Amino acid sequence: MSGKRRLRSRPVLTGLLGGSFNPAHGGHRRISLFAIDALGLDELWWLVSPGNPLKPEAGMAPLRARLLSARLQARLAPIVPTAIEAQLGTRYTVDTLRMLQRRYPGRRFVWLMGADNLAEFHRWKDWRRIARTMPIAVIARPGYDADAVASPAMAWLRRYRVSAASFRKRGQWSAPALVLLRFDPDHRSATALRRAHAGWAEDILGQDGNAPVRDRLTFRKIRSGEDA
Ligand SMILES: Nc1ncnc2c1ncn2[C@@H]1O[C@H](COP(=O)(O)OP(=O)(O)OP(=O)(O)O)[C@@H](O)[C@H]1O
Ligand SMILES: O=C(O)c1ccc[n+]([C@@H]2O[C@H](COP(=O)([O-])O)[C@@H](O)[C@H]2O)c1
Repeated sequence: MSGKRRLRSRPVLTGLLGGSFNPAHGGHRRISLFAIDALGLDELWWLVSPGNPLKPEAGMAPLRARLLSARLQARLAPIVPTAIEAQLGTRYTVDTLRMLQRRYPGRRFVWLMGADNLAEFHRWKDWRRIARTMPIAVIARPGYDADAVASPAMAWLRRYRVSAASFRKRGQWSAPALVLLRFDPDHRSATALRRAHAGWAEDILGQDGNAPVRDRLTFRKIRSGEDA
């Protein structure tokens, strides 16, 4: 065993941010960096979903384009974009998390989501089981925080609330545990980005594959995430 390995006194603490990433944007990057710092995570995986069970397929770009956009947004950060649900053959978060825990017994996971998802969490398959599987951290999001606090899932989850500072100090928590992360709100969204650049997926696939690049400017804007 190397000296470096012997120094690690606790399991790798890994955050999981699931999402459509249709496309990934600067808001994803920013909330991820914030969560890594606030929770003391070693790294953060982005799980680019094959298809959110509650979202229509219409308007959803191919997984490859969404994964590419995630790779661009994650550059030079301790963020690992993955299409692991497509590999595992899972679509529901409860199934994904169970399989990840089985596959990576040396890690401790934390599920991350924006306040918009907490507001809808009671509609997810086996949401209480998800909460019993690993701690959950919710990131404030402009326009959704009030709905999240008043949501049916929050009525059950609030008794398990812990502060970010305690979570960070202890390094890990048994589930259920809920951390609410408040910070300078980020208004960016994939919806706004799609409205501004309807052809983003073709552009990004054109950069990656054989197809000609239709509009490099649009691609650069997506890359920077500065415009939405
Ligand atoms: N600006 C933001 N502030 C806080 N959380 C965010 C923000 N943008 C995305 N998230 C969270 O990141 C995860 C993945 O988000 P997603 O890929 O659906 O992006 P989105 O901007 O919410 O997309 P859309 O506008 O298409 O619904 C979700 O948990 C979502 O709540
Ligand atoms: O498991 C469910 O029932 C479920 C229902 C809705 C959303 N999710 C997950 O929530 C994550 C965020 O999705 P989205 O589309 O809001 O970015 C993503 O990983 C989805 O697979 C999961």
